[in-house]
Amino acid sequence: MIEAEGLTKRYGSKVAVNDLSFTARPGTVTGFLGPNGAGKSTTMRMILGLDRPTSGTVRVDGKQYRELREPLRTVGALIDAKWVHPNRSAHAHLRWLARSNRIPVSRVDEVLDMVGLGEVAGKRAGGFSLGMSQRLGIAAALLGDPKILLFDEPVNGLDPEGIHWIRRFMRRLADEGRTVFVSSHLLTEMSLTAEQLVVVGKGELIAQCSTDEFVAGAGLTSLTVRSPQAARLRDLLTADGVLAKPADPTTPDTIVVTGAESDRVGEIAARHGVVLHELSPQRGSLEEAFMQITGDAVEYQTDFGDALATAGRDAR
Ligand SMILES: Nc1ncnc2c1ncn2[C@@H]1O[C@H](COP(=O)(O)OP(=O)(O)OP(=O)(O)O)[C@@H](O)[C@H]1O
Repeated sequence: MIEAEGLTKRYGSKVAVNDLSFTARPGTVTGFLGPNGAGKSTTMRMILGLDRPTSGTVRVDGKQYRELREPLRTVGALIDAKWVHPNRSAHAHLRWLARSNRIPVSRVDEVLDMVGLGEVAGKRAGGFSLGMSQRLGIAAALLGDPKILLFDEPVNGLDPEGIHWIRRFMRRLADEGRTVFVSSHLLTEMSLTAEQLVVVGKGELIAQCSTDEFVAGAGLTSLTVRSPQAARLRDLLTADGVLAKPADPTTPDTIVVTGAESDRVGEIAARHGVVLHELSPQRGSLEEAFMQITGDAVEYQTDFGDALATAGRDAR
């Protein structure tokens, strides 16, 4: 478990993190989401004791990092995948880390196999691709078999296969009961990876909730609805308080619905005997809407709270 309480970091007059409180729980992948400069790396550094909070606290497994006697056995982190001596082999790099942290060297082969680097264990790490370097970084994070894992933007720059591998691996670590805390500036990526979100903008907490709640509550999804009775459906939806607009004058049978779940739209259509040819969620505008919310964190905070409350009411 990671627990932050009133975490604040100032660099001179610059407030990088402001009164941030959140929890990341075991058995869950928690996404730490915010645009560049929102304070994610600063927060991760404070969790890892690399930066001292100006005020507030953050605990891993009930303790502040500096109170941990063998930190690598409690928390592992992938912060910078290229942090490795280029002429060292993967095995030698991990052996050195294991020895300096009183971890049995036998663990090195185990973690290399876990991340699929067993066959290249003797090769120079300097010649590794970014994807392989990420795997080596993850192997290092796993050396102490920690209950808590931190990943800072782990999929940045990876090819689709590498991204897929990291997603599945984080899921597996959470399924083993570990706390997995992963940062990203992309909501689309997080919506595929994390069940829970801690969303920050300008150093402040915007939301802590499930990914589904965040997407629905912020009204970020839109639906494409195609029907031979599109105009009638539009009137019915509007009468029910659902925002529905024509998609394009050239496609009169298609409307775009925002801020409502497909279940609700489908049920309204069924209730009035309206035939549907398509009812599909569109996520194209997700990033844009997310940037708007986080970019103007303070201004949008109340609106977002209201939107979430409305979504909660609708769900009941
Ligand atoms: N050592 C420092 N001195 C001064 N300002 C800093 C320092 N470290 C970070 N900041 C500032 O604090 C803010 C938060 O930075 P941080 O790197 O934590 O954000 P981030 O969400 O991780 O973004 P990114 O993904 O771009 O790293 C930024 O405005 C940054 O310029």
